[in-house]
Amino acid sequence: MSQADAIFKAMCKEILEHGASSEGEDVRPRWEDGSPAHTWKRFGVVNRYDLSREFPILTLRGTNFKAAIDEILWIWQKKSNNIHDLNSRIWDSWADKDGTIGKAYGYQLGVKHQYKEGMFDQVDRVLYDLKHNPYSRRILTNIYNHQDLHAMHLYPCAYSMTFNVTGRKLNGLLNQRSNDVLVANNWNVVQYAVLLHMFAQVSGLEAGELVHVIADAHIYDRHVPLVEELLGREAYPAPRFVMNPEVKDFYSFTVEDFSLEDYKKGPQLKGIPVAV
Ligand SMILES: Nc1nc(=O)c2c([nH]1)NC[C@@H]1CN(c3ccc(C(=O)N[C@@H](CCC(=O)O)C(=O)O)cc3)CN21
Ligand SMILES: O=c1ccn([C@H]2C[C@H](O)[C@@H](COP(=O)(O)O)O2)c(=O)[nH]1
Repeated sequence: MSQADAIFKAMCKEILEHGASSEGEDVRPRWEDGSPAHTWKRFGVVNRYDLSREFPILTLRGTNFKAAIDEILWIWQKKSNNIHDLNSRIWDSWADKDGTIGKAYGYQLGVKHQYKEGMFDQVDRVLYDLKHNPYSRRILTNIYNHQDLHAMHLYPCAYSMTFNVTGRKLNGLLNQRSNDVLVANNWNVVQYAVLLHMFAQVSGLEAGELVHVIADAHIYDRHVPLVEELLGREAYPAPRFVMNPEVKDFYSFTVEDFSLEDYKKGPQLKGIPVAV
């Protein structure tokens, strides 16, 4: 069983056995038929993945590795908020007629700020600090910008990433306020694991630990039978993660620079409903 499977199973059991239901409360998200999308949730979940040991992808069912990388590059490298720059349909329900999701995610990472050394956006500031001052304890991004929340179609969920170097290893701490455990938990973990690998390689470091801090880790009511099915499944060893070692500039990575070897996984769950 991969490290990611073990963590995922333990978290789901914890939510289903000891979580709280939102039934009877006023909730925002809706199912396609208009009914409220209630959840079982656990507050304050912390998961640690040792990336130097193995790549944290689920084998109970497949996570779409390429689509997840495409979205993380859309946010962190293209710094785009327009679904026309994205190769999947996962943001379609939140886009306006021009295809934008408002001043969220990529938009925030592209905003330039004044620092002592000049103007940088948050991504370039991280790359600069990892190069010039890797032992700094001030290397982090934060896209939960209250000034612009009114102009975001969905408030950022994974909103802050802290980078911290120990020896030659680059560790990361992802802060997430809300996580749809079935649809996007492993999706987000895979994305930030790949991001950490990319930042490590272009900074002459190795990927260390990814710590995922989730405020509200929830399973939607209509996902409960699907999660129960996953909990009963067999898991496999983690695949091998391969990244093109030639790429030394963060902005040169493409989805084709990444692959997984021997990714053995359970069958895909068909038609998982996504609450909007
Ligand atoms: N309720 C909810 N859950 C989410 O996870 C979520 C939102 N809303 N709103 C915005 C984004 C969109 N996200 C999504 C939405 C769908 C998939 C999804 O269906 N993933 C499929 C593969 C998709 C593909 O192949 O194109 C998967 O199997 O992982 C992933 C992330 C994450 N976010
Ligand atoms: O990267 C993402 C983006 C979104 N989500 C999930 C978490 C929630 O289920 C919804 C957002 O609804 P809120 O009411 O704004 O919390 O989207 C995710 O897990 N990962």
